[in-house]
Amino acid sequence: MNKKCGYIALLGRPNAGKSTFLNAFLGAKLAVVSNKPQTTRNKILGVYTDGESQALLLDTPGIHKAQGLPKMNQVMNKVAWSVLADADFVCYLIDVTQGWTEEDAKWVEGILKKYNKKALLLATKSDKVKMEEVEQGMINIAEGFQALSEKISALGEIKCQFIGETPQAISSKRPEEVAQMRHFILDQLPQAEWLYAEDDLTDRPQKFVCAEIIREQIFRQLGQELPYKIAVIIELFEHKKNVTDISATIVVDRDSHKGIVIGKNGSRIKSLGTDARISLERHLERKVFLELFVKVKPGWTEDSNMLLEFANLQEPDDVK
Ligand SMILES: Nc1nc2c(ncn2[C@@H]2O[C@H](COP(=O)(O)OP(=O)(O)OP(=O)(O)O)[C@@H](O)[C@H]2O)c(=O)[nH]1
Repeated sequence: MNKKCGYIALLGRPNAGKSTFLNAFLGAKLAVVSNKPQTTRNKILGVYTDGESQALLLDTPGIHKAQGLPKMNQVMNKVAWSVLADADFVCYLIDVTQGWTEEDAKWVEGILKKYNKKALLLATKSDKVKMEEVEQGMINIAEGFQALSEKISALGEIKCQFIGETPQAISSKRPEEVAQMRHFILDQLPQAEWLYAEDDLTDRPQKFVCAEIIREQIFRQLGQELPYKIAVIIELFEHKKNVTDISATIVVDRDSHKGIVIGKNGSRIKSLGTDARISLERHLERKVFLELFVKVKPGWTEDSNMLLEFANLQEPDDVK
């Protein structure tokens, strides 16, 4: 048996570039990307099959300090850690323009101490700034990581093995760099039978991906705070001969938010609808007829049942 297959957890602080890396790795748009942190709310599996290898990439919500934030944020953190426990290989991503932070030290310490697996430290967005700044960021990350590893090693507590250069620079906007990294990661996978069919892209149903595409537009078009209190539910998804009919409800937390989403004379929801439709048509490769509605569900980000119903978010039973 020469087949290889393994789960790869993509972890890092919010906005580190995890979803962009996932999409670039797959060569397909699966995960939502925006310039606001905590866009990804749930774990998403992306399947990449090439030759004898199948990589199962798990994008996770950015791990963040959730104290004082809604219950949803605590659940998002738990989901990220639960993915790690099940992975064969870990990629920890750090935005090279931000460098090593205290939060990275905290999360990487958790990985080093708890998980007996191989890992890679990736310094992302290396195309975004001048070469000298990238080099500075790389040195800063390398030093932060080195100091942390030495501390934990002295205590005899290191379980996880970071391999290759630490960190490795990557730009998800440069296909040749992504291809190189993909090759490197595929090489690390254990020998195992494939778990998905050769042409599978994800374990998530089409409806989930479409809801995420609509949510992405909300993140892009609405102010700083509002998108975090919004969910999208697909009520109708029907492929007809020449068009796909989609009807979706945007769930908001309070009446005033409903007004903002609708906008003056319906201008905001119209613009959301137009951009979401274009994005959906690109994804589905066919014409889409999209209808959007808005519904108020006070306190939904604090309520376990509504988190499951509206955001598909379920607290993992036991996070090690
Ligand atoms: N120039 C450049 N921008 C990038 C790169 N990777 C990500 N970005 C941008 O960084 C922002 C955040 O990227 P995401 O992929 O959404 O980050 P994330 O880690 O998934 O974020 P969360 O959902 O908060 O966990 C977006 O505006 C991306 O376009 C990169 O390699 N180069």
